[in-house]
Amino acid sequence: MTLVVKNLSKKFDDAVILDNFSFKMEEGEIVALVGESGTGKTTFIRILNSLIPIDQGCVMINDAKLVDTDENGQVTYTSGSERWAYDNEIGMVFQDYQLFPNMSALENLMEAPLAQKILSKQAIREKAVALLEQMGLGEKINAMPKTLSGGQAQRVAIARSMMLDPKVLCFDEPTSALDKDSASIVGEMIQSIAAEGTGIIVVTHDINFAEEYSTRVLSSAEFI
Ligand SMILES: Nc1ncnc2c1ncn2[C@@H]1O[C@H](COP(=O)(O)OP(=O)(O)OP(=O)(O)O)[C@@H](O)[C@H]1O
Repeated sequence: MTLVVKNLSKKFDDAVILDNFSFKMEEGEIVALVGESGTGKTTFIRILNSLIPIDQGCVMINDAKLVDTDENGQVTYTSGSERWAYDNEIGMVFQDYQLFPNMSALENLMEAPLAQKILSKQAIREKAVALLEQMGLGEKINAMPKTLSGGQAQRVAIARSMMLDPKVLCFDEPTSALDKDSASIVGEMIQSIAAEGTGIIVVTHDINFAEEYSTRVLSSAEFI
């Protein structure tokens, strides 16, 4: 797996967030994305997850392109099977977890794979249960999100992001709401996901966490 970002540019009104930024990540890497508040760290991973449109550049995972720009500066987002391939290769764990509040932990994991209609409901359920157990949440399979602690909700969100076996996984401040022990558990989880071959980008303010768990540190100062 290789994630390639070429000549990426993004402005919000007149504020330049990314200016001709290029980046590459291979499988198994854990890239800690650090930098001052407001320098575009979250924007960058939201762009990779097609939640924010770009002004210019190219983003691809292996041969699957999300977006490219021609020599006239025309930006084109892919569609159809190529876009489907890209979208399936990437996932994101949000800072506030964004669990569906009216669904149990198990239902949260099953929702996206069910919509894809590739695996049977039984196979999806088995995978979801196995992931929740792997995350130490065997007791919480039927728990509703509001009854979970911050660390438990975070682990449900991580398990949910792994249901589609992404090759690239982005985390937005995964430890900001956690105590030191829960943060260590998340750090070790991230390392074991990377050990399976997934490339990981972690936006974090926590320099100790970055040094302890990442394989490479990227500063948002390099965006412009
Ligand atoms: N949808 C948007 N429309 C306009 N401006 C935006 C939008 N999203 C982000 N911004 C601005 O872009 C800049 C970068 O925001 P972003 O959240 O990516 O920074 P960050 O480095 O992740 O910050 P923090 O460390 O505080 O989370 C900020 O000035 C922010 O206000």
